[in-house]
Amino acid sequence: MITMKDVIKEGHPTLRKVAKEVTLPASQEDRDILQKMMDFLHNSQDPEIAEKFGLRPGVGLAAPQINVAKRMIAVLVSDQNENLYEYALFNPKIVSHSVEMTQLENGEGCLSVDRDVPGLVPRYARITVQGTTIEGEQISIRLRGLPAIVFQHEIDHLNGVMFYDRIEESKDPFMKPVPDAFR
Ligand SMILES: O=CN(O)C[C@@H](CC1CCCC1)C(=O)N1NCCC[C@H]1C(=O)Nc1ccccn1
Ligand code: NI
Repeated sequence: MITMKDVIKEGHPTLRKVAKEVTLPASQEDRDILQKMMDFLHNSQDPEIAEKFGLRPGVGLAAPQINVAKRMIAVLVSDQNENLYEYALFNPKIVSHSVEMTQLENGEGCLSVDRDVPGLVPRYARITVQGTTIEGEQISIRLRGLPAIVFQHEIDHLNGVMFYDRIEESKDPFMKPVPDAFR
């Protein structure tokens, strides 16, 4: 069972690696890992289990977060119309995306980041993701809203990208630009 002690934190080198493609058909070991990642999401969203095992609730998890540098993600999230998106994928890839951008209005967090990092994280508003399921089926899914944001956050982890890498440097009008001479 995956618990918080298995989740590596920022500073651990694996979070900055580019994860390797999973050789298909996936090995039993890789299928077990991906299933355990999905089980973690279910457990973390169950108040009793989360409380019992001290789990931080998660709507997504990427294999590098449990120190497995392989291209595997699990997503368990409902959209604004209460549709549940439950996907565990090998080698997920964004094959197309909207020009339009979006963001979570309260910014993002990460189970591998034990601090609040304020700021908006720009994400594509709509994406099409292709990947392979635990059963070995190649699928293509069109996503928008919160599910689209979650998938982008997870696929970033496979490329060693953390959410705060995408927070724009402040465009705060009251922030006087620092003259180059002082940079
Ligand atoms: O890589 C995967 N992770 O780091 C787990 C993250 C993934 C989400 C962060 C933003 C988009 C994907 C995660 O789920 N969280 N991050 C820490 C706080 C708790 C939780 C969260 O944001 N929950 C949530 C968000 C919106 C609506 C409902 N619940
Ligand atoms: Ni994360």
